[in-house]
Amino acid sequence: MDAIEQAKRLAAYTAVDNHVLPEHRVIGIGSGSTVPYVVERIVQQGPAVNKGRVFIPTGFQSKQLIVDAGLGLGDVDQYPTIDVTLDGADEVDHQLNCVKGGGACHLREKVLAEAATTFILVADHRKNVEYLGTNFTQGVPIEVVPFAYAKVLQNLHHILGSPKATLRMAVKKAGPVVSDNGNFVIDAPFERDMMIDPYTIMAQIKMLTGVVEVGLFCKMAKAAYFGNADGSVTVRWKDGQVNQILAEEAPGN
Ligand SMILES: O=C[C@H](O)[C@H](O)[C@H](O)COP(=O)(O)O
Repeated sequence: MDAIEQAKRLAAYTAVDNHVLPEHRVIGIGSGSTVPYVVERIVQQGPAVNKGRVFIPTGFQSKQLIVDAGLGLGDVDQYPTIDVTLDGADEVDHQLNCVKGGGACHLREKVLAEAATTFILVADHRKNVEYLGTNFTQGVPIEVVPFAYAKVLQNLHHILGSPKATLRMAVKKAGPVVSDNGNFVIDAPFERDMMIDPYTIMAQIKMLTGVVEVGLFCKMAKAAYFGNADGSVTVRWKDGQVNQILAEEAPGN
């Protein structure tokens, strides 16, 4: 396993050990390449504790993960209150604002984050940044209804100050990426001075007609776990506290 995969696994295992408690019955499972390690660790909690638990996916990928792991599947319309949701992030700032939607899953992810009593982020050290847009430069993911995309793009270019905003194109399909909800995704990069205050830009984008959801999650998480290259884990908390878990104390090392 390469170093980045190890860092993702470390973050996921540590977060599960600290936040997925035996009494939790309804658990939200996010999307991306870090979340499989979340599911792996939950499965390691054993069949007795997982019996009767319901797992809520944020999209096609996490639904497959839940089903393949033999865990109980539910949906957020049956369970609008979730004990804990764990999810990846494209980038997280020091105030626990984050960019999500690199995999076009941010609409369902935000619903599950809001539904959760506790929302936890898991990522490798590259995502731990002072300001959003530092390493993840492709821009803020914005899910839009297909027929409105050109108008939303125009507004982003000329009104909201993102002249390089583009429609996300598929790689192994002709045409645009289509989300699990049948919508398109725009990636809108903003200058540093705007990303310093992500809530304001999120609110402005959300006001554009045709926008379904914005991949900026502002202060929603209780904690963010970052796996480091040296085997340690950095934990950032909502109240600004930062803990270091040493490599010898971290699970899976
Ligand atoms: O739409 C995708 C999600 O927001 C992912 O959680 C995010 O892109 C992070 O994914 P990864 O863990 O693969 O970096």
